[in-house]
Amino acid sequence: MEYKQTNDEKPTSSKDGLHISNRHLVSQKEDILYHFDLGTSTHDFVAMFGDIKFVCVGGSRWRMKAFSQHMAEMLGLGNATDDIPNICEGTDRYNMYKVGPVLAVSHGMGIPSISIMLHELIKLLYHAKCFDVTAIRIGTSGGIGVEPGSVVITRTSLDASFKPYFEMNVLGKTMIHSTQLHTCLGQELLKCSKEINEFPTLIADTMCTSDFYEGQARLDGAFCTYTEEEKMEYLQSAHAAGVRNIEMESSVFAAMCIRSGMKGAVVCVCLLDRLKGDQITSSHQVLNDYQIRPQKLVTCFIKKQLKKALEPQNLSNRV
Ligand SMILES: O=P(O)(O)O[C@@H]1C[C@H](O)[C@@H](CO)O1
Ligand SMILES: O=c1cc[nH]c(=O)[nH]1
Repeated sequence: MEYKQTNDEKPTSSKDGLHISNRHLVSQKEDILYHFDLGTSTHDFVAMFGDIKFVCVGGSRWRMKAFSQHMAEMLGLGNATDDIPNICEGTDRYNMYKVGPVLAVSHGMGIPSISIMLHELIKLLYHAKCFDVTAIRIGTSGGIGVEPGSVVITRTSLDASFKPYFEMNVLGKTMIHSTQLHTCLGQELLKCSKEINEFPTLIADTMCTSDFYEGQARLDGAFCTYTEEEKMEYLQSAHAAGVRNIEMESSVFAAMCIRSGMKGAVVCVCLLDRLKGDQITSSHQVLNDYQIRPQKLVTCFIKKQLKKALEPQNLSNRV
């Protein structure tokens, strides 16, 4: 098995923080972002996306639309009931909404789905000549030893063996990439939560798995090869390793933020405490209220950042 660290990567092109590392791409005449139904010959990326400073991603299309509507209202750019067009309407793979400098994109479930989306998103931002971009995943998760409804800001994404990196097979070889999220960004988000003061929020490690059932030690999948005692022992050892929630995308998200030079954060609400059960039994209303929490936190953060950028002493700096 051969390992390759991310640090060996030399960006082929850099735009003040956002970079790609692919010498083949820079010599390509046209770039088609197939899963977004967007292309550099058919769309003016600089005009469409050149002002993007924040990218927020989450699994569900519905959540990302609701988030962009909420963002429009909070930034004074519209009402929460306004219909915001889906930029990727030519495909049913992902949905994308733009509100001022904020882009909201859905990514589906699991590492392969978000990974494809992130490749195309990073290229989109690169072609649009965006710089100083912050990317935040707003998601749901299963908590470990935390109250349902708590929000976890990920310090580091750990794999199912509690290792702090993302392993990927490329040309038959294992590549490993760091999965540490941006520390200052995490702290800023925690500050926003204290200001909002409506729900418990903590910074902790998140375990990223490739399955919701057996991969997360559930007893209620179609198949299960372990006992309840073994399940509890595994979850307790995750807790002892610093894990406070489990989801399915943070590892590759963290790795690709680092590789592209974007500041990255993962903010997930816990729908249940996995030490107490496996099934998600809360009502739709309660689950909706939970899902909105990461959105509230991130909206507060973005508002604050935009306000800060307009202060006289910062006006000469780029946002
Ligand atoms: O962004 P979401 O809330 O979809 O992320 C978590 C992880 C999986 O994709 C999914 C499983 O229910 O929820
Ligand atoms: O338990 C859960 C809940 C949401 N998402 C997950 O990946 N796991």
